[in-house]
This record gives sequence, structure tokens and C-alpha cells, in this order.
Amino acid sequence: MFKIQTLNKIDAGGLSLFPLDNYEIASEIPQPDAVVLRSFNMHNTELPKSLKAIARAGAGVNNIPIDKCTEKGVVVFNTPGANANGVKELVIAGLLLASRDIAEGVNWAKTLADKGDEIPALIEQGKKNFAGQEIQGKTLAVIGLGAIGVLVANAAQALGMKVIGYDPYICVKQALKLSNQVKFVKGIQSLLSQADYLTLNIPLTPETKNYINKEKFGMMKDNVRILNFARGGLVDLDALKDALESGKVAKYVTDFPNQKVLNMKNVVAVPHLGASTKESETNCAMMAVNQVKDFLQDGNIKNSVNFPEAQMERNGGSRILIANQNVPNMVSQISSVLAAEGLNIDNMLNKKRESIAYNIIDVAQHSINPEVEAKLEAINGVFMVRIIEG
Ligand SMILES: NC(=O)C1=CN([C@@H]2O[C@H](COP(=O)(O)OP(=O)(O)OC[C@H]3O[C@@H](n4cnc5c(N)ncnc54)[C@H](O)[C@@H]3O)[C@@H](O)[C@H]2O)C=CC1
Ligand SMILES: O=C(O)CCC(=O)C(=O)O
Repeated sequence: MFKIQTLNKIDAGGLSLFPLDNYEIASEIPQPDAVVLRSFNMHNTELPKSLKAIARAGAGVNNIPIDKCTEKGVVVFNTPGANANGVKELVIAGLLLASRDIAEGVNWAKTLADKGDEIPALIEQGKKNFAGQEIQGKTLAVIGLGAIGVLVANAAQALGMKVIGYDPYICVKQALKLSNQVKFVKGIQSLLSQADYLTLNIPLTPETKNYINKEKFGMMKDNVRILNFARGGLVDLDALKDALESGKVAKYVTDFPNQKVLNMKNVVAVPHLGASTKESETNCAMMAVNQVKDFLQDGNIKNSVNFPEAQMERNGGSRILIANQNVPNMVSQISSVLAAEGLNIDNMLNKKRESIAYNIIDVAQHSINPEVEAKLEAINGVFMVRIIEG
């Protein structure tokens, strides 16, 4: 029986993929094999010894202590692209919220609720305070051309905007999806200096914290409108406050309100709704659950942010999973332990990612001497061993 702990509400369509005869699922459960979560902050959560995997039903993994997980041999998954359309649609709404004074206008209209027959005339008098501009023909700069950025770029281009994009690490798969009308810009200064609108679609990492800072505001045109549906920490809020007050930034639309942001002028704050659609929640949960099942049951790894991709068909016998430091002479030490136990390797996959290696080894035997696990763990450099009997 595998134990799954959910740290946020996870869509039932995803959770139902765990067969209940083999899985126990609860928000509080001792010694979980895996955690499935959304935005829950795990940085101060102790990782139980039983924990083998964490699956983020979503894209951003800044709420998970990745390095600590890797050291402990815990595989962290996310669900790339599974909520990208949901976020794209809200970014498009964000473009309009940044252009037309929709949020303020709607709030004002509600204040007239008790004015009876005067309301239509009051509306016609008051609407001049909420006039805006159109997005057609304006330049949108997209920072980060991943799953979300590419969808946003293509959709904005189809709405009549000039779209320019920046992503020094763009992957081929996403580059191929980008409309050929979108101009790829190599330098951030050139990108920022052309933008009427700017959308951030990059992950929050130590390198991108306060990515939009005083220096970058200095590179922008006056009256720029900024959309942040990625993470609040990407923007230096003291510099943002100055930029909003000076008029450098005309509007800041964010999915990540906090006290500082809510007290700034010309901010439209959305309560982290980017991925809050039935479709995105189901897609993310299904992908996360399938990845966790494949790992717990067969040791296969797909869409991990800290371990290499590793998938191999079972041979009908037992499977030995080993994670070790990516240093010479590991495979020969592992095979020596197995040979000494009379275990002949039928099939083996050895995949590497930066400083770690992950091995899937299939043997014909259906049961394995329990001492094998301890012997493999005793090899210097091995930090995770798991045996799945066949
Ligand atoms: N508001 C919400 O509910 C949601 C927010 N997000 C946020 O959006 C971010 C992006 O999501 P996806 O597009 O799905 O991820 P992705 O991984 O497909 O794309 C991220 C892109 O950013 C690029 N990038 C990384 N560092 C960069 C830098 N310094 N400059 C320019 N480009 C850089 C990468 O090369 C990649 O192409 C997530 O990390 C998450 O923080 C994601 C989903 C929902
Ligand atoms: O699960 C959510 O609602 C948040 C989604 C998100 O921020 C992400 O996928 O990075």
C-alpha cells in the first residue's frame, strides 16, 4: 500500500487515478511515500524518511526545497504546460485590465447600487474617469518563452499587437511553436526599451529574484504596463513603488498581491487565479498523479526538476533503483554487489543529470535478499536505493 499526502486541494479527477486498493490518500498521513501539492510552502516542512517523491500539480517549484530533496533522494516532479492555457487566458485578461480602467470602473459602478433611476445618467457622467487605450498596434514584450510565454505571444499577436520575445534559454520545442510574426530579441535592454506592455513568464529562482529592478525600470519607456502572472518575487517592490509613483509604470497587474503591493497606486491585484480553472486543475492533477504512480510502482521518472528522465519497460522480474553521485566507478561497484548476490542484470538504464546519476536495474528474480539494499546503500556515493520485487 502506498501512502499519498495531499498538501493542497487536488482535483478529484486526478486523485481518482490512484487505485484505492493500492493507495491511501489523505491530507494528514504518517510516513507518506509521496506528497502531491500545489502552492503549499514546503520550505519549513520536515521531509519524512519514507518520502520518495513530491509532485507539484503545476509549473512553479519555488515552494519546494529542491536541493534538500535531491540530497535525500526525493524525486520532485512538476507538470510542464498542464496549466499554460489557463494562465495564458488570464494574461490576456491582464492586458485588457492594464489598458482599460475595468477594475476601478466596475468597483465604482457598484457604489451606485442604491441610486435608483439616476443610475444610467450617473454612469454616463462618471465613465470619463475610466477611459483607457487599445492594445492593437502596441508592443508587447514577453520575457520567458516557455509553455505560457509562447501561448501569450501568439495570442497577443493574433489580437493585433506587435510582439517581441526574450528568452536566452528557450528550448527547441517551444521555439517551434512560436509564431513567426513574433520578433525574438537577444538583449534585455533592447527588449525593455521597445515595450508598451511587458509580461513576465519566467520561474522564480535565486537568479531571477528581483529580476525587474531599478536598473531595468530605467531601461523602460514611460507609461509601460507590466503584467506579472509568474511570481511576486520577480519584481523589486521598492523600485516598483517608485516607478508607479513617477509614472514610469502606468499599471501593474499581478497575480501575487501582498500588503506592499495592495497599498500601491495603479495596481490591479488578482488573487493567484492564473491556473484556477477546472481544465488546468484537472490537467495538472492527472499529470502529477500519473507521474507519481509510474515512479512509485516502476521507478520511472518523467518531468522531474531534479532527477534525469529515466523510463524502461519492466522485464517481469524485480527492479532495483539506485541514485548516486555522478562520479566514476559507481556502476562497477553496484554490479559487483549484485553479482556477489547471484543477481544477473537483465536490463539496465543509467541516466545522469548534473551531479547525480539514476539507475534502473532489472533482474529475473522475483524476490531479493533484503541485505542487498543495505549493501548497495553502503557504497560511498549512493544516496537512494529502492527495490521493487516483481
Ligand atoms: N499565476 C499562476 O497561477 C501560474 C504561474 N506560473 C508561473 O509561470 C512560470 C512560467 O511557467 P511556464 O511557462 O509553464 O514554465 P516554462 O518552464 O515552460 O517556461 C519558463 C521559461 O522561462 C525561461 N527563462 C528562465 N529564466 C529566464 C530568464 N532569466 N530570462 C528569460 N527567460 C528565462 C525558460 O527558458 C523557459 O523557456 C512558472 O515558473 C510559474 O512561476 C505558472 C503556472 C501558473
Ligand atoms: O496551483 C495553483 O493554483 C497555482 C499554479 C501555479 O502558480 C503554478 O503552476 O506555478
